[in-house]
Formats: sequence, C-alpha cells, structure tokens
Amino acid sequence: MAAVELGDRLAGLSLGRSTPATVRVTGLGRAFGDRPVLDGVDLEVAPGEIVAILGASGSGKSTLLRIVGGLDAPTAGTVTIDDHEVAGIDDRVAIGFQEPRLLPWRTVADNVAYGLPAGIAKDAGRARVAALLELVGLADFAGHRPRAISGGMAQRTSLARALARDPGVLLLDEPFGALDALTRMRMQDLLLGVLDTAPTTVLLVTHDVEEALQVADRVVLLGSDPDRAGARIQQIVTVPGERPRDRGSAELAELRAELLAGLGIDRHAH
Ligand SMILES: Nc1ncnc2c1ncn2[C@@H]1O[C@H](COP(=O)(O)OP(=O)(O)OP(=O)(O)O)[C@@H](O)[C@H]1O
Repeated sequence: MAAVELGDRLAGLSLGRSTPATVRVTGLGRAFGDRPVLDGVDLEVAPGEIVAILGASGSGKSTLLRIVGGLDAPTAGTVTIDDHEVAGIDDRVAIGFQEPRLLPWRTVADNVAYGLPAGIAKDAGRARVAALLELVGLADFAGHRPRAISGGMAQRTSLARALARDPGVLLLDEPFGALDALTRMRMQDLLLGVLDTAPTTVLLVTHDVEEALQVADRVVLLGSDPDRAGARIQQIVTVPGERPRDRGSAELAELRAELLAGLGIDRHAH
C-alpha cells in the first residue's frame, strides 16, 4: 500500500491524530544522592523534529529521556510539552526501548493494541492497529506470537505499539541497539518512512554516530567537562542534507569525525 494512502487511512480514523508537540527542557539537573548526573541541560525541540542524543556510556542519555517521559523526576529545572510541565507519566508521550518488551502470550496485533489510548472505541482501535501493522510491514504477522517473529519484527511491533497511542512526542532509547547492522539500517529507513506518515516529535538516544547522522535533524552531544560532575550539552549539530543521506559524503564524514572527537574517540588514532 502506498504511504499516502496509508496516511489517509490513519488520518481518517475516528481517533484523529495528535499534532507533534514542542519539548522544552530548561535548566535541567538530576542527581542520584550526592552524585550529579545531569546539570544545566537546556534544549528546545520543535514539533516534528527528530533530535538524536549522543554521549558516552553513563553520560545521562537515558536519564534525560526518562525525565522527558515523566518516568523520572528532575532535581532541578523543568520539562514542558506544549507549555505544560511534565509531572509523572504523560499521555502525550510514548516510549520505545532497546528490548521490544512484548507480552509473549499475546499476538503481535494484541501487543500493538496494548498501546492504544484508554477509552478508544473498539472498531476504531482495531482499525488503527491494522493500519499501524500495515505501516511497519507486519500485516501478515498480526496473529503471530512474539517468539515466532525475528528481532527486527519484534522491534517493529514495539514501534507500532508506541505509535498506537498517537503520541505528540516519541522517545526512543537505543531502539535498534540489539539488532544486527543490516537490520539496523533497514529499521532506520523504516522509522523515517513511518514518521513521514505519522509525524511526531522524536528524541532518539543512540550510541551510534552513524545512526544519528542518518536519522536526525539535529544531534545533541551530552558530556561532562573535566571540572564538572554532571553532564550537560556539549554541542548541538544541525545535520545537513535531505534524507536519505549519502553515507559516503565528505560533509557527513567531517561531522562524523567531529562528533566522534566529542565522544573522546580520535579517528586518526585507529
Ligand atoms: N535510579 C538510579 N539510581 C542511581 N543511579 C542511577 C540511576 N539511574 C541512573 N543512574 C546513574 O546515572 C548515570 C547515567 O545513567 P544513564 O543510564 O542515564 O546513562 P546513559 O548515558 O544512558 O548510559 P548508557 O549509554 O550506558 O546507557 C549512570 O552512572 C547511572 O549509574
């Protein structure tokens, strides 16, 4: 089915479509006990924008994402979504993790349905699940159990479940981190295709500079200065070029080297 036709089908559902939201992070800090992890993080993400968050292990990427999603609370500063402060788990937000976290005894379709907003009419819910399965290429696997599908398919199911809620903000924490390199690249393309049809504001945590450069409008580098305990934003890079981007372009190669250097990896040393 063509993407436009699918988009019409999604738009035509009685659920309607929530509009991509603005996310504003202001003076954000988080300490665990007396150990600061994040300190003074400021970031504004525009509606429909895709922002990748890069940083060394332990730099607080997941913590930042969890706070935006209301799964954790900051010790300083605020997060707002469309000018409403986040305080606890928020309906406007959907989260996808590295592990698909599917219920093994439920079918693929039932796992996606699990993400539907409370109170949606049965028919509308069923139609939305069908449209989402179509969108992620799993229409023929609706009745399968999670153990009978591949890791990439499970991750697509998880993405469809996140979108079932019709979120204004989609938070993805290393969503493709457990997949092999080829599946990972396919998933990046699939994600971009899905977002064309069902646009939302995306914050994507990743370890992978290449993934950030392929998928994001902007890349945020999180890290701490030698004289600071908590991490903050070191650099924000606007990625040039329309997607899909040419992985071999000189411009991206330069950005890649710059971001790797920011992560403490000197490419020329290897
Ligand atoms: N609930 C918690 N209690 C205590 N410390 C925590 C808690 N959650 C996270 N931390 C600490 O905060 C720091 C940042 O963790 P976080 O998972 O946000 O980093 P990350 O950048 O996502 O790391 P990775 O790339 O390895 O997933 C780590 O040192 C971690 O041990």
